[in-house]
Amino acid sequence: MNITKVNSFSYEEFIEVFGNVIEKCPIICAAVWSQQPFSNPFDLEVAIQEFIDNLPTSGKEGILRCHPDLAGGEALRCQLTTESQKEQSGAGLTLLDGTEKFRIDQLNTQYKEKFGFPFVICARMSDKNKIFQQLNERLLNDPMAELRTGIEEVKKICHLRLHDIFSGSPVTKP
Ligand SMILES: NC(=O)N[C@H]1NC(=O)NC1=O
Repeated sequence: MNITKVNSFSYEEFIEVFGNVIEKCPIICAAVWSQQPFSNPFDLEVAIQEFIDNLPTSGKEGILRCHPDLAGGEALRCQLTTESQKEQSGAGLTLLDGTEKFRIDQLNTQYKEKFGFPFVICARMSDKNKIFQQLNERLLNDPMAELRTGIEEVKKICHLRLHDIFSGSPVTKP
């Protein structure tokens, strides 16, 4: 993919290609499409980030709520999006033993009970052990700090998904 082609996209094409750079939130790229033309991939990433930053707290919580639990029910039922499946399996979350699965379910449940949204981390920048450690640590955060951390992780996931789409043309500040 290259930016010239992206700038020629109809909104339908744009959503088709970028609709899941923020997990299950095609509304975000549907909104930023109108900011075409983008100078480069980084410009598109910044538009997405700014849209998210300008959302009220409820909107940011909504984005987090669109994310599947790590190693949760959707993974078990093979209902993850293609991107999420690749990310979770890359971090070793599809190969948990019985004890680890029990523990991650417990932590995910505690986390959701405390914050009202799921624990989100960029699995591709992590691994199984780090994810368990982060889940334990972040459970102690206060809700606003945790909302900020979760959203920063969403941006990291988005960055890597954009990088995949623009393979060969890295998403970096020009
Ligand atoms: N809950 C959560 O972090 N989900 C995700 N993380 C990631 O890298 N891909 C996801 O779907």
